[in-house]
Amino acid sequence: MSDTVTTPTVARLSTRDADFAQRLDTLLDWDGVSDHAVQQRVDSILSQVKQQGDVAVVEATNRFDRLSVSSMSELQLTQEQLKRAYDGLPESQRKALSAAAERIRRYHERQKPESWQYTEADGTVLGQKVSPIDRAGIYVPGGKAAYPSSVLMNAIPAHVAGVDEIVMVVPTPGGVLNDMVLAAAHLAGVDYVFTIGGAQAIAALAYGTETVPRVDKIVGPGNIYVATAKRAVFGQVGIDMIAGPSEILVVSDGLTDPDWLAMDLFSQAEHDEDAQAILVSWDTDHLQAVEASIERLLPTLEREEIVRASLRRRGALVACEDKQEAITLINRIAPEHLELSVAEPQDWLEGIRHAGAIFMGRYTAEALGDYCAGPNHVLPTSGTARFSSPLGVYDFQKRSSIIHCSAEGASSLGGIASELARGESLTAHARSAEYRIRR
Ligand SMILES: NC(=O)c1ccc[n+]([C@@H]2O[C@H](COP(=O)([O-])OP(=O)(O)OC[C@H]3O[C@@H](n4cnc5c(N)ncnc54)[C@H](O)[C@@H]3O)[C@@H](O)[C@H]2O)c1
Ligand SMILES: N[C@H](CO)Cc1c[nH]c[nH+]1
Ligand SMILES: [Zn+2]
Repeated sequence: MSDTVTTPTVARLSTRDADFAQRLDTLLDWDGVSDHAVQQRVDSILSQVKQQGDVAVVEATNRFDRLSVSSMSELQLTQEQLKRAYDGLPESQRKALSAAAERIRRYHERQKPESWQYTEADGTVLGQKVSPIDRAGIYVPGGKAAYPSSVLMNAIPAHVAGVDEIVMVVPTPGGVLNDMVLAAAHLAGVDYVFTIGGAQAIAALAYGTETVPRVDKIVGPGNIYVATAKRAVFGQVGIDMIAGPSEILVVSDGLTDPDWLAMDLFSQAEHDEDAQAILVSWDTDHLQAVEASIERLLPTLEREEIVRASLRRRGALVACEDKQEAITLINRIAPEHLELSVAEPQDWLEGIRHAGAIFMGRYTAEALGDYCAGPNHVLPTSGTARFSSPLGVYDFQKRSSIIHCSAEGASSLGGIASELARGESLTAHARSAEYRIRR
């Protein structure tokens, strides 16, 4: 495994290769939101929606999603439609959605922070009050696949946080509605659903239109047009993160069934051609066995072409020296999903500083986390796990500081504030503080 020959499907790398660092950088590089042509297109869509509201949203939706509607009312779903979709699902799907929703809710309930206050010796009360945002916009991707699970992952934490109104947007290319997406919106208590996507949906949520209510924050993953638009409207509204294509990093100790690992890599590669799937191990025979599994199982996949393209572009089997070097690689990559397919995953945790979600042990397939384990599947991608976290209840809340001075507290703080204010030449500040000093 020490040569750097690229097989037809997936690159083989070794940390011993002279050009390893460079090849890894190339593999990790994804900076879609800096694409100039995409930025120009997105800017134009944003300004049209800002100026023309519903008319521009309808026009862009007809163009990009191959529809021919004449008004926004045709792009809004009613609560009755959502309920009908839920009632019409086969019982097995209703049960699966409900079971996933229950697990996701239970997990996110634990994230609810407490407001707090304490009293200083001078009687001054200080604290922090946590409040939900009023209205959240959730983007549910719908271009290449429909994602009922993303409805649950976005809407449930918003509900748990106490958000008043949830506005969901989801594109329906060709006008094809996905009943599970609608049913999930019913189950998760979404207030408004619009079948719009891309930059025009982000613009509608950020600026508001005659029909789409303007929101305070937009969350949820999407393609390059969605990510670029979210970045552009940030400041006007809050956003959760700029999400890139899905990615998985698996570390194996050589004892997991190679077929399991191949399928775990495929599970993210099948999201789209830019998705990333990397396997790291110090057991080179094992890497070869996984490579054989990849070649044998690929033709059995329904999304074979997407997986092949994604593995060719951003897939790799990486031979490393040992556990320590694997941990160094993990922290360098800061993956969205990390699977620790090893005997004692708990022993690894202390060394891992950067990963969106950590899947522990051979049985914990990442796919379980995508749907129903409980934690959120909207996660930081493209190395941003270095500084950001999974979508959570905290994304739908903000904090206010509480300061309640006693007479004694105001008197002693007044002296300090006045001194500092005069140092800044802000005399009104100083005098305001001094009025409250007891003589
Ligand atoms: N991180 C997560 O939790 C998560 C979950 C599910 C999906 N994903 C990712 O989300 C992404 C979904 O992408 P998608 O494309 O399937 O759906 P999408 O909903 O993000 O994008 C579809 C929309 O893109 C717009 N669009 C497409 N081509 C355009 C063009 N040429 N010009 C202007 N606008 C255009 C259209 O308006 C269309 O409605 C994938 O990368 C997938 O990996 C991430
Ligand atoms: N792996 C995706 C990003 O974390 C989420 C997802 C939804 N459905 C299947 N997978
Ligand atoms: Zn997935």
